[in-house]
Amino acid sequence: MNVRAPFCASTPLHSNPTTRNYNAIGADNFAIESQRVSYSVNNERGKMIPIIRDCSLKIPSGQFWMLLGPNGCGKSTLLKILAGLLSPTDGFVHVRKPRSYVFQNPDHQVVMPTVEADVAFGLGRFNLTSDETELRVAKALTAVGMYDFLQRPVQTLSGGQKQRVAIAGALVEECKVLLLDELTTFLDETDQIGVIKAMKNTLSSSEDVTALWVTHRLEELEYADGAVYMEDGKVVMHGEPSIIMDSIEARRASYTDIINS
Ligand SMILES: Nc1ncnc2c1ncn2[C@@H]1O[C@H](COP(=O)(O)OP(=O)(O)OP(=O)(O)O)[C@@H](O)[C@H]1O
Repeated sequence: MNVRAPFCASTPLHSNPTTRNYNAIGADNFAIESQRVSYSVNNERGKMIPIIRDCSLKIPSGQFWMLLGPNGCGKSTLLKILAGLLSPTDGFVHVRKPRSYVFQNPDHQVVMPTVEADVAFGLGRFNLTSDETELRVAKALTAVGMYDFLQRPVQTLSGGQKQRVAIAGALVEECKVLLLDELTTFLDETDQIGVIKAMKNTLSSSEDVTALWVTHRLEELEYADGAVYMEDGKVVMHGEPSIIMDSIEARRASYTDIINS
């Protein structure tokens, strides 16, 4: 599947066993919703191994949310289910369309020789005039603060700049939902903050774009409107970033106490 293309898979939306009360928000205003989603794989002996267990979450439209949890807890797998790249074994998923999945490593996504050509790449199938294409590319690059790099060869960009070009590649197709898999893992602090700020700017300047951002970095939570915390394939917390941050820090402190005792 071409992950630069907006996905069109759709599954039905059912009512809501989530961990937080969003009654004030109308059902139409959730851009991302999963209801009791599970995902299992068969191992080489044919035994079923659960990877995602009974995960429910709701993310309001226009917000920037983060998905956190220890290594191997299932973040990327859940993100791929939300992107339509994997089908859940059980449960329901509703994600507003078009949606786009942006890879951790921008070298897997940035494919054309120049920034302009790369961002325009996904527009080929839309039958746009060259003026329309130019306008859309300019708008997407401006949103991520990369318009001045229009003519730059992609291989001369830093990791953070490539990530921003990859985000522009999703925005240019007017995606409503961006699913972003650990974009800052390979970046230094300056590029990390640059990519997060580009994301925040994108959401504030675009109508109705919602982003779910997988990260390991607790300090990135301060930029989020909401957060989901997973452990062992399950969503264990879902809601206010400050509450989730306090809870993760408390868990870390208790692990440290156990190690030191
Ligand atoms: N196709 C598969 N077959 C077997 N095991 C799998 C498969 N896909 C994922 N897993 C396992 O499921 C678990 C969750 O993987 P996933 O990549 O979703 O975790 P993660 O939270 O994103 O991890 P990380 O933070 O290290 O990137 C891991 O133990 C992984 O090895």
